[in-house]
Amino acid sequence: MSNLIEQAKKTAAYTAVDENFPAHAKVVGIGSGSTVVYVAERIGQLANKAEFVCIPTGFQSKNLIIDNGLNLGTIEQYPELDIAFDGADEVDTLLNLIKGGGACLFQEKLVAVASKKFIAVADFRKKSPQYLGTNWTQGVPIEVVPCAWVKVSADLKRMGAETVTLREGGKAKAGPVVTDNNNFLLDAHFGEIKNVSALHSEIKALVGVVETGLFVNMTDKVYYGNEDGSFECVQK
Ligand SMILES: O=C(CO)[C@H](O)[C@H](O)COP(=O)(O)O
Repeated sequence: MSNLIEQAKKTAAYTAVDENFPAHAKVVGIGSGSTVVYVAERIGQLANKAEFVCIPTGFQSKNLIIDNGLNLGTIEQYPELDIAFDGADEVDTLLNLIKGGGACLFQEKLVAVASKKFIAVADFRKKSPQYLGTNWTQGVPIEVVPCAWVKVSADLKRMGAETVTLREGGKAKAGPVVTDNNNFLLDAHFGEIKNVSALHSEIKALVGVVETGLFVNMTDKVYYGNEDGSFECVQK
């Protein structure tokens, strides 16, 4: 990974925290991925960090909270959050997202919908010229109950998916990736997605689907870190 990209992620994350962290926040969501590492780092530098609790979106995020000296809570204890920060795999011009590249989409969505404000942080490569599915071509991540993966794969192909792949662990694990919720992941590529809401609803209606990585109309702001060290904030 080039230094420019790492720097872009850090710029996006630090600026997002600096410009949005509520002065009297009590409950804060911390997402997953490599950009959110810098979000947790910045939040960990806040002088009042003992005064709020952080809710993770999975195993990695839980460790980020602990490692940065933040108070750890659960979504069961705190089902209403003041703000949540998370990464994205692709962002369209309406701020809809593809998420789940890191296999954490279900808990990420749970935390996002439970938050009063949801802020995405990303480097410049995540910005789609228009539609989702343009830059992120490995497919929409879809969490499925394990015994349903073959049936759901066939359903997705019937719906028009160009490719459907069961996500596997590669060299790190022979066999499927198992999510933090003990499910499998399918990556289904539909080409450019013109109606994100309709596609999400259609996939979600399939028996066996737990959640899709399409985050429709949930994002308040996106902070992009640019290659030249600047940042861009896009909001609705
Ligand atoms: O959805 C995610 C994990 O499931 C991540 O937020 C997404 O993959 C972005 O990660 P990164 O910041 O490493 O590009």
